[in-house]
Amino acid sequence: MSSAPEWEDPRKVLARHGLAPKKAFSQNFLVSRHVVDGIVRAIAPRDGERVIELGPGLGTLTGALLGAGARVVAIEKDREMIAVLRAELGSNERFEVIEGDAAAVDLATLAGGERIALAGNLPYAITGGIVRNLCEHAASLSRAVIMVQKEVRDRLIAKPDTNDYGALTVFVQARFDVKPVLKVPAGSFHPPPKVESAVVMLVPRDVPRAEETDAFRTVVRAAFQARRKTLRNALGQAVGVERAERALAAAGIDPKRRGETLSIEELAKVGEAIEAP
Ligand SMILES: C[S@@+](CC[C@H](N)C(=O)[O-])C[C@H]1O[C@@H](n2cnc3c(N)ncnc32)[C@H](O)[C@@H]1O
Repeated sequence: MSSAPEWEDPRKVLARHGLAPKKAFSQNFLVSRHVVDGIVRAIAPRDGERVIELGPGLGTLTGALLGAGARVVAIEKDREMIAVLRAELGSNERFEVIEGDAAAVDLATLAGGERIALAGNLPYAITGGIVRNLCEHAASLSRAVIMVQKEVRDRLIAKPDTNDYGALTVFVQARFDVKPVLKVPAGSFHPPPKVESAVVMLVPRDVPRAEETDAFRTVVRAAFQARRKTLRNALGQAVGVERAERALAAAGIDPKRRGETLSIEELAKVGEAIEAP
């Protein structure tokens, strides 16, 4: 990995183009070199490796990724940002920007049969859509390093039987190993958001801890929708008490346990038992 390029304060780039951050696109630009370097170190692109960047904005992280040797394909929704990116980075043949919605972009097509690296610092309002997109395309990814709200980081890395452990934890950890990378204080952005942030890295597992079948989804939703209920009651409400009792017995799970105490593998076993004829 070669070293990051010279650093220009993103506020200067904004001023040069006569722009201001737009609330409609939740534009909070990274102004901390320490954080940008931390994201690049986590991605650690090989020379010439393709990295998909979601929401590049003014191109601060993009420039650092390019400086580290990556080829960057960036997906940005705001046309004014796209114009800035083309003006600032367009002469770099390793850089390409595509107008699009990061939550809907088809990562498998972009990956073109390879496993690609991904980086993203996007509006927190669409974190759910982004994470769903990453889960659906886990097989097309080698690793993803994303900025999320601190509370979402806590949910992504949570362990069973804790307040943060929930459906999001289970669906993501079923497909990915999740590693915390950096804590990011609000002052690292311009303008500073009202929340604290964190960078996490998602590395797809060779073998998922659970297959995302309809039955698995039903069990997970039931388990966490009524966290204080016993599994017998929570699952009984979703699929009928008799079927729930039968499935829990077949999976060897005590029906008096609460859903939030189950590991991903145990939730998967219940899902399989529910599907069994
Ligand atoms: C929080 S800013 C971060 C910008 C840049 N990555 C940085 O760290 O400075 C989010 C960026 O995502 C863009 N954006 C917002 N919604 C988007 C979407 N649905 N798809 C792609 N880009 C989006 C915004 O225009 C903005 O450039």
